Amino acid sequence: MAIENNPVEVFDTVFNRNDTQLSSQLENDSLEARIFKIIVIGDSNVGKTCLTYRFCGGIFLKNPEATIGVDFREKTLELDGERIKLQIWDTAGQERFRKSMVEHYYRNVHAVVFVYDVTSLTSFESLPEWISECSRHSVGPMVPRILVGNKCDLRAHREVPTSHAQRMADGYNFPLFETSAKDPAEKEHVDSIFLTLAYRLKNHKPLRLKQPSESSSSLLWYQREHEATGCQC
Ligand SMILES: Nc1nc2c(ncn2[C@@H]2O[C@H](COP(=O)(O)OP(=O)(O)OP(=O)(O)O)[C@@H](O)[C@H]2O)c(=O)[nH]1
Repeated sequence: MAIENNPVEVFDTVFNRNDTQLSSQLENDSLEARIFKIIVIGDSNVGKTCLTYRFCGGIFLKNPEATIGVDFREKTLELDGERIKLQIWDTAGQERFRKSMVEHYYRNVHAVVFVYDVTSLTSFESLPEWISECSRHSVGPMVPRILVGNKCDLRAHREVPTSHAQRMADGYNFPLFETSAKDPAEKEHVDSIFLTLAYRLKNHKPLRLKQPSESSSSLLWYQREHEATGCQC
C-alpha cells in the first residue's frame, strides 16, 4: 500500500494513543536508536498535524481529523554523518482530547514547537498560555523552543503581522518561522523548522526509547518505505 493511498491509516494504526501505557513503554525499553522527542503544541486547527505530515511524509493533508490524545511520527535524518531520529508528538489542541495525556507530552521532552495560525489572532494570543503550560510541566529553560506561524498561504486573511510575532518571539528569545504546510513551495521551509531543532539537539543526551517490533509496526513500515525511496533529509 502506498502511503499516499491512506496516510491516516498508516500512521494511526499503531501510533495514535491516548492511554497511560504509552509513556512507560517508551521510557522503560532499551535503546535501539538515538531518538529525540519533539512536541508540537498550539490551539486546535492551527495546522500541527499538517505541518508534521508535511515534514515526515512530504504531503499535505486536506481533511485531517482532530488529534485525539497524541499522534506520533518519526523521521530519520543524517546530520554531519550521524543518524538521528526525531520522534514528533503531534498533540491535541482541543482540551477535551488532551486532558489525560498532558503529563506524557511534556515528560522527557527534548524540544518544543509552538504553532499558531497567522489568520487567527486568537491562536496567536493563546501562545503565552501554551508557553506557561510548558514551564508548569517543568520543561527546563535549556530545552529548545521554536515559534511557528502557519497558513501563510492565506495572505488575504492574515491577522497576525510578522512584526507582532517577531516581537513576541524576541521577548521569549525563541526563533520565529512563518510558513505554510499547504504550499508545496514551503516544504523546504517546513523542513528547516525541524532541522534547526535537530542540529541544536544533536549533542543532547538521547531518550531511551523502544524500537517498535517489526511485525506490528506501521511506523517501521513507513520508515522502510521512505528509506527505500530515499525520502529522508
Ligand atoms: N490554507 C491552509 N490550511 C491549512 C494549513 N495547515 C493546515 N491547514 C488546514 O487547517 C485545518 C486544521 O489542520 P490540522 O493540521 O488538523 O490542525 P491541528 O492544529 O493539528 O488541529 P487539532 O488536531 O485539533 O489540534 C485543516 O483543514 C487543514 O487542511 C496551511 O498551511 N494552509
